[in-house]
Amino acid sequence: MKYGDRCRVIELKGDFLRKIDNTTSNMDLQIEKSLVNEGDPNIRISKQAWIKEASFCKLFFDIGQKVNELCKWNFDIKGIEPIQYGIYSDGGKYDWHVDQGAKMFLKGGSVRKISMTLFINNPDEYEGGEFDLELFPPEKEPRYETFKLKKGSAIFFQSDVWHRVRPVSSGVRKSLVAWYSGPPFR
Ligand SMILES: O=C(O)CCC(=O)C(=O)O
Ligand SMILES: [Fe+2]
Repeated sequence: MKYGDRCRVIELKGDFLRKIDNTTSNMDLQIEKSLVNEGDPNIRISKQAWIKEASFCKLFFDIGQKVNELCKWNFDIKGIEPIQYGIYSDGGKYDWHVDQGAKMFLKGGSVRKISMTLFINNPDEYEGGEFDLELFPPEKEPRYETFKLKKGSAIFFQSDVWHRVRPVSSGVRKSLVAWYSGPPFR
């Protein structure tokens, strides 16, 4: 049984946002092509880098825990994966998927419970690239809500909710993604 909303938008401010700007602009990021979904290479067209710095991940961990309480999800969250820095240029996209799945146990048997995507550049820097989250029942058309948020806004959602990034048709869309995990549901 789950309680409350399945997603929550939070605006990040001040020092946190500055730290994000510094980290993403100064770090020597190893941009790599997406390795996930090798079975269907077309599901995702983007480049990724991973931010592993403990203090950086801790900032995201703490805010995720706050959202977990605020939304009354009360998931048992024990860890956070390295933060994914995603870059979607012209034609970049990520089709419908969920971040949690039967084959997606992490080291130690944990599962993803909360996902977060943070918009780290402004919507006027790219066309397309909307983030859709399937929040509504089958009779609703469309079943999803569309988000194209300003820089510094993050959307937190339960990791079993379907979502996608629509194709970018010009410019570059940049995001940070975090996954919060804990012991399997019982
Ligand atoms: O880049 C985004 O906003 C979302 C990416 C995503 O859904 C994922 O990496 O699982
Ligand atoms: Fe995802």
